[in-house]
Amino acid sequence: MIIRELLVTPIAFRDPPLLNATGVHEPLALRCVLRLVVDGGVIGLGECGGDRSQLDRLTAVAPALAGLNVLETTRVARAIDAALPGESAMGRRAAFSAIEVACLDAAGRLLGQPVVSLLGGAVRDAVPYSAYLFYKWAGHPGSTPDEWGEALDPDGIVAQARTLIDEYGFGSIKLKGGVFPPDREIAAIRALREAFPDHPLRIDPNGAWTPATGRRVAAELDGILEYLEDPSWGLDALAEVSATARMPLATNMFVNSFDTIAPAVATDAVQVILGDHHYWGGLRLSRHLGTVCETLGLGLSMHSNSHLGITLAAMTHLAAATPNLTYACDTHYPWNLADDVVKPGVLRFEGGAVPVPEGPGLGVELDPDALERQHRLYVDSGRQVRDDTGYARRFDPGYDPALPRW
Ligand SMILES: O=C([O-])[C@@H](O)[C@@H](O)[C@H](O)[C@@H](O)C(=O)[O-]
Ligand SMILES: [Mg+2]
Repeated sequence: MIIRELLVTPIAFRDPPLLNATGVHEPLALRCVLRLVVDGGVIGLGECGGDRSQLDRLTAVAPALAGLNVLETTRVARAIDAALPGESAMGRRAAFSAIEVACLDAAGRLLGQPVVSLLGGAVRDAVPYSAYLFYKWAGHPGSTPDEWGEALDPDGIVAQARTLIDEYGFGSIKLKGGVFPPDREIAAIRALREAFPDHPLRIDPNGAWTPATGRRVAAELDGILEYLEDPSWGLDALAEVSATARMPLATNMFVNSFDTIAPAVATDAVQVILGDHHYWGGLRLSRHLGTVCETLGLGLSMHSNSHLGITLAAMTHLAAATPNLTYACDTHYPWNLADDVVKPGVLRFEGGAVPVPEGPGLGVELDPDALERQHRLYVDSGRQVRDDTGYARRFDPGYDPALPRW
């Protein structure tokens, strides 16, 4: 159970031109893959964001992990805190979150148990995910159009939903909004409702609307959305929207740590929290978030960012172990799976849900050739940080990401 070494490999993988409130996804997304080498050669896997700051944190803490027990994650957290003096609480949590997943993967492999069992056991055999729709260009400028095609209007969004639902069987739909004036996005949601009468729908403009606009959109989409995610910027603004909205409000932006829950509850700003083990301190604390939400009468869903299979496996084990995670989870995986670094076969969608991997640990195996290929891509790209705004400005120099915009 004793950690010998942490290997951190930055990787890049292809990403389509997905639009959001602050710009456009660049042609390559970045992640870090962690390999935690434990006595006897067992390796625990982890995956997390690949920005330079996270890579630096992981590199800084790696030597402090040697000699610790993978099951004693509180001691691992303390070692990380000590190795990152001056780092923000959020930064320390981000480092711990990634390493904790690798610890639990290694522990599961050593014990012959799936990670879900280390989290208390599965309450579901498969975890439902939603079709995560994005406005998008036909392809990256200067490249041939990608296989997804353009989605800049309601017809394009409905076609994209159809593609994702036909391929993966998703039973609910999320639209990334905050890209176009709200009436255009309301029209897209209405078109989705007509095309998919039984699919729960959500929209997430990432705080792009003023509270007045948020109230108006909420009123117009009353009876159509299962929840409205981060319509406005900050908890006070969300509380203003929430005061008149009839559907639940959800957030991953403004409640993203345990100390931000109380202020949100005090003002009834949101009724659903989207957890994310990368930000909330790993899988065990994210499982605790479920208990806190249950206690406070809050709904619980799951946030995602561009990611590959190690993250999908971790999300699936966590969601399977969380009884009150009753909304379909977000995932970007269909956009990025072609460049995955895990061996194919284990992770699959059946009726929009990912069956919980059965093997020990996370249940996925690293493909060393794929890891090397994606690491090369990272090195050759020279990229170090995600910059959606900078990329948007290459094609529209006046692009202004200031929010709220409408
Ligand atoms: O991938 C994106 O563009 C999303 O906007 C992502 O960055 C968000 O963090 C996320 O999906 C969300 O729900 O806010
Ligand atoms: Mg969101």
